[in-house]
Amino acid sequence: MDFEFRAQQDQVRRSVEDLFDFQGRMIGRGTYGKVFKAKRKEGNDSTDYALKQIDATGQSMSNSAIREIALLRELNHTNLINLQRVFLSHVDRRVSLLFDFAEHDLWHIIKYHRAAKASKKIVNCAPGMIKSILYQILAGIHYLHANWVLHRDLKPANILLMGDGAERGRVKIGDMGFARLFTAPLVPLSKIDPVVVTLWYRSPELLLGSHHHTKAIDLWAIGCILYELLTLEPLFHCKQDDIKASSPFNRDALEKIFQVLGYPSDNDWPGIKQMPDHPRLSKEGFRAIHYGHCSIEQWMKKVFPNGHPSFSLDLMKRFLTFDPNKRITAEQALNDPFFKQTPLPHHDAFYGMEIPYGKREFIIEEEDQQQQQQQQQQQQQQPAVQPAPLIEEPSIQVTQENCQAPAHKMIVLQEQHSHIHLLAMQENHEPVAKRLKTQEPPSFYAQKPLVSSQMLSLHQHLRR
Ligand SMILES: Nc1ncnc2c1ncn2[C@@H]1O[C@H](COP(=O)(O)OP(=O)(O)OP(=O)(O)O)[C@@H](O)[C@H]1O
Repeated sequence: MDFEFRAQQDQVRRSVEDLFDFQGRMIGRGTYGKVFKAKRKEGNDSTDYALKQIDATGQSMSNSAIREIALLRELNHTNLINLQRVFLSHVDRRVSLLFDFAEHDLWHIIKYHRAAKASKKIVNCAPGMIKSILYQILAGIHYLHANWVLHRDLKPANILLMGDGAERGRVKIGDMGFARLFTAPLVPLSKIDPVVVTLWYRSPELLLGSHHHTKAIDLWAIGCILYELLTLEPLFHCKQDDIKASSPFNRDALEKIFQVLGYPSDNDWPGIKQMPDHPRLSKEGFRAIHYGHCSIEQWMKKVFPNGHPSFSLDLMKRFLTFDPNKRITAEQALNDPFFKQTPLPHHDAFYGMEIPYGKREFIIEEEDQQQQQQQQQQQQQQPAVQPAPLIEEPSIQVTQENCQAPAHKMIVLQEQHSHIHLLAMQENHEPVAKRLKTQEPPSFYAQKPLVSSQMLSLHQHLRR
């Protein structure tokens, strides 16, 4: 197709801007583009859509974007977010993907419950909610895997949940940007794209540089997500600063995994020695003996001394199995007895109960940029301390004694996709602080400068 013909076609076709109202309604930003809440400009359709705009300036569109489009158009399952339409603009080399809109996602839901827990607020949820979410994630992933597709970027922000409406409480797996067909032979993904799976959800074989990426990496991530839903804390919380490093080996992430699961024996994972970065384990000082007392049983006993109704230790162990060949498959997990016990999983994960979570908020772009810069600066300033797992994080009072910030100022808000480090502010001249998750003592944050644009976000957050 020559360029002129393309340009003519573009003029005939109506652009996404002609058809949809979405300017100033940004609700999220990912690696490949921005996501907007969109509405049709004409006709009676009052449905909300999510419009993902991928900036494809440059010589050619990114491979990831092409993969996302090609795959999403083929896939069709009730637990995968539905791609309604694709707009290509050859004029500004922009690709716009129109998806069904999902009001909630697990990142926001976890954030909500973490804040509620910190302020000792009681939130009533259906007893089967986590089980239903897990079941539906597995159903979506089973469909993907049955069609020889890996997701590769499962994390709470990518697990969407439908709000009130026809599909209320339905899980929709989103962000297929990384997904690819995995027919053999595989090009080692670590060679073509260093950012494979967000660090906290990254499986040990990926961290050890495996060249054979299998469906098992998604099942590991699902185990991590399940734990986070149950405890509101990421299981393998570690620093994310070298996420774009060229080597997939990450000492912190592996350390965290061994601290929770123990060090894998040759019997646990016979193939570990074949992992490309296996020699680095001993070079970096990892020794099995250091983790002799660690196991998932011990870990979970500490977390839930009295058990948990939405938790099956056996299933968790099978998601978090070191050896990818022995790890449970999505199909096996769906058939686990856990899902046959009451409460039974339901397609409405809210079981008809009122949805306590707020609606998506629009992001003010300029402010967002400032926040990102601030986050980067703060990340660089953070000392390399491995934080202890904060399972039962108490709400703390920051007073003049333990806080060096002026009393009338909020101390800091650092908010990322996966963290809320500290919220502390002064309301009505009373020192009020909410410690949702911190890596450092309050005094550390108290020394950070105040950024006015963050105030707005904090107020918005606290109002939710
Ligand atoms: N269909 C949708 N409906 C409503 N919100 C959505 C939808 N898809 C994505 N979002 C929101 O937009 C945010 C950005 O999504 P996107 O998929 O672009 O990136 P991400 O998954 O957060 O990050 P990355 O692409 O870097 O992994 C998501 O976190 C989610 O909150």
